[in-house]
Amino acid sequence: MSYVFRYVAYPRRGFRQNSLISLLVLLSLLGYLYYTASVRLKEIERQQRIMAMGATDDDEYDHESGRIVEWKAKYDRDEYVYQKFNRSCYMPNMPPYLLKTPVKESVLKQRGCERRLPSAIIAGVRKCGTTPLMNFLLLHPSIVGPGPEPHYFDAQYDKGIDWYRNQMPYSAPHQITIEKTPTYFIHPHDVPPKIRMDVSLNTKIILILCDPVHRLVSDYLEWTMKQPKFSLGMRHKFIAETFEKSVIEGDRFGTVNMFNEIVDLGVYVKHMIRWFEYFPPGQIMIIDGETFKLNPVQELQRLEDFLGIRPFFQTEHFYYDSTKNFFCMAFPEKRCLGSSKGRTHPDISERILKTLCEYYRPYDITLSKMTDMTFSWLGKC
Ligand SMILES: Nc1ncnc2c1ncn2[C@@H]1O[C@H](COP(=O)(O)OS(=O)(=O)O)[C@@H](OP(=O)(O)O)[C@H]1O
Repeated sequence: MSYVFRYVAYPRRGFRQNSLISLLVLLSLLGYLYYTASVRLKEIERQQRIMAMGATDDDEYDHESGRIVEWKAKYDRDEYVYQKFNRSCYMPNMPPYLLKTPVKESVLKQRGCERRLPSAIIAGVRKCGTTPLMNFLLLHPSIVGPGPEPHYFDAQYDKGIDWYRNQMPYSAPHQITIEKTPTYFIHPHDVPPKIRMDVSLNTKIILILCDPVHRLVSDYLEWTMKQPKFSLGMRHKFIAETFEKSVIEGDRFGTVNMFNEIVDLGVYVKHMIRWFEYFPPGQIMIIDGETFKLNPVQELQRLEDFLGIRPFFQTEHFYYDSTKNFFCMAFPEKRCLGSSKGRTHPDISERILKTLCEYYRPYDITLSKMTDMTFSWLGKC
């Protein structure tokens, strides 16, 4: 130190003294550089070792035993809140722990929080369980998503990509963003190319399909509630005062009204062909909505694998609610979806159900062959 002081105070001292100090400064600089580089290198090696073991996050690896350990956040609520919030971009609100208030600006920066475009999109299908699927996925500490459906690619496209990005919540670098807009599914001509062009060629597409007859009844019910005065066609929709009048052509007994958009939506294969033109099979995950209803955890675990995120979901996170007749969340707090999900369906005559089932069956058989999937509703008629 005194050398440095003298060097600064009496810069014109002898040549030998100056060179000695310069050498010392240079050596300490080199030492510092060597130290930081070796620390960084060791960190990279450690991360690579952890990743090579199949772990997706640092604390999944126990350095003493050299093994992958169970994620404490799976069963410990405090650890869960720590992972979901303290390591991310939002304040831990009171239950149900929604992403409401971002942390302050300086912390956002420090944690690398940004509004990022989605890496996966739930693109359909309406009334097949897209809301429970999204809500259940959002439990995962590594997933964030917007509250309302953005409808960017089918309705808000003029607003531009920055508007779309601003609909997304903040995410930390270890998190992924998922959005859901079920109506994307029936715009297979323009939505898939727009996603590829504007978001990424690697965007993952999640589709939940269900029994098309059951879906149709659910859709009809939803529209009757939205349009109490039954009117002819909202776009190409036809919602008459009864389900039968809406889906079966009046003068030709037994003929399904295939031009009604709510009927056409259930011809999944027609729309799927287009999606497969733009996304390779490995980038599209299809979930059987009926299986999801009965065993959500199994499907959520398949999704973790597909999305490449750390395994989190387990049976204990859900319980079957016998009043609602559906699975609800049990972790970190008990929570079911609102009353608009899981409504009681009207009684429909067996004859109409059979007509519809037979109408959809050949399409579903083709879809089954195309996707190599056996859909749970296929053997129904
Ligand atoms: N766990 C759980 N809780 C509640 N509801 C569940 C669940 N799992 C699947 N479902 C089925 O999801 C149907 C609603 O589908 P969507 O969320 O895709 O509807 S929407 O398109 O967003 O309006 C909803 O349709 P309805 O029964 O007609 O209300 C349910 O059949």
